[in-house]
Amino acid sequence: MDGQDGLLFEGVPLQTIANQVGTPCWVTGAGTLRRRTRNLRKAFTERRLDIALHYALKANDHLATLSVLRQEGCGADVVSGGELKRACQAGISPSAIVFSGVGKTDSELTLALREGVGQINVESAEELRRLSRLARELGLDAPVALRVNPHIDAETHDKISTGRLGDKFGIDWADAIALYREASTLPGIDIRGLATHIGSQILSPAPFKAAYARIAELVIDLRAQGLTVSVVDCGGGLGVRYRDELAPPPAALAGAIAETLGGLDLKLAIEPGRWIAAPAGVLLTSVIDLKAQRDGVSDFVIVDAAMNDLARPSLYGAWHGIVPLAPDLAYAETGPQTVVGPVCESSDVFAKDRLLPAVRPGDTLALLDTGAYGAVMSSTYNSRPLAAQVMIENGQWKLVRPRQRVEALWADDSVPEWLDSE
Ligand SMILES: Cc1ncc(COP(=O)(O)O)c(C=O)c1O
Ligand SMILES: N[C@@H](CCCC[NH3+])C(=O)O
Repeated sequence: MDGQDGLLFEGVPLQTIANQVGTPCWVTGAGTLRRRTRNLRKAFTERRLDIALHYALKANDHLATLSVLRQEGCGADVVSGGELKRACQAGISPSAIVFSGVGKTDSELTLALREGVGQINVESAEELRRLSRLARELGLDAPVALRVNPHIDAETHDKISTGRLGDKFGIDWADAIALYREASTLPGIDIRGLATHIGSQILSPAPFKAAYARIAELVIDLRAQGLTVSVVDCGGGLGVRYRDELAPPPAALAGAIAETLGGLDLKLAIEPGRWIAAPAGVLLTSVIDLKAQRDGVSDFVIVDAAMNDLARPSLYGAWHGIVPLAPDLAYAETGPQTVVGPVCESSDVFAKDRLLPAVRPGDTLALLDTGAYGAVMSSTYNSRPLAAQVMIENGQWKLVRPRQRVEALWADDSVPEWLDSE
């Protein structure tokens, strides 16, 4: 907060952006993206670990975000042909791209082979054999790591856990050695190593360590059988503090990797998404109305952003800080309030029974830490156009995506001619 400017983000008064661009509006701080990427890298160099950073595009795939991360020396982790093309469009070298994902189609695998991606993380025996056939048809060798499901509970939200028995991701670790041996004999397959990713928003180093210890065991066993293992991709998942969580620092992740895989002479990589991007973004929204309730039920603050913009609270019950931009609001005797969007779903709630200052219609609020899994998960439900996006850096700001025009929502619809007659 700074005098009459209200809330500043990287030196820019957010109210200026809200006034000029309108709301809802996503704001991404390039300086924050840079600082966090550097801090992450430093944690590994301090442990004398040489590690490649493959930023997970799914967290925030805007070309401006990707350009910042490319400048910071990141490669990319992608999970679809669309993400692969986006990463290339942002100038990330294909050789620094890892293609993960539980269901890659023939055309996506072919695209990855033709573009010359650095690594394809294969998630099943069937995919491995399909990839072998496709690579042979193209006369190419596919650089492959096997993504292993280590059956480790990441102790995070059920819906973002990926490394337990019963989760759809990866190759059962008990099958990994046999499949690795098969991969080493398959034409068109250049098997290089292993990958794992046990979930997202992980708040303790223990599950990381348990998963990497299991991968280290596999590396040792594979090598004992005369197989070459040169690469381990440790995935993403490092959690952040949204409310009062004790999120582990990057040093804890670096420690878990150093203690398990550090001495095995491997090329190591990680795929962070949330840790880099979440605190680098806010969603600006304006209060439309206040609606009083009786019998001790919290009054409603109705805002112009909704679950179609930021899905995390409605999907996972996620908590995001909410801060009014105006500097002069008092924490009056209003009591807790419930902040909701206008979408016609009872789950369209950003915060229930939250203690907030006495906001008024027209006031702007910032929803904090929405830089990861925010804009990328937006939809146009209720015919609500996608929100505008702004990037800021060093006190300057720029509109990097205009608010979608409402006509664009139906521009690709067509009406069958038999309905046109009347
Ligand atoms: C394969 C893979 N790598 C990396 C990530 C990024 O995870 P996070 O944003 O939690 O770092 C994900 C998403 O969970 C993923 O599925
Ligand atoms: N969308 C989730 C994260 C999923 C991670 C993808 N593997 C979230 O918002 O927390």
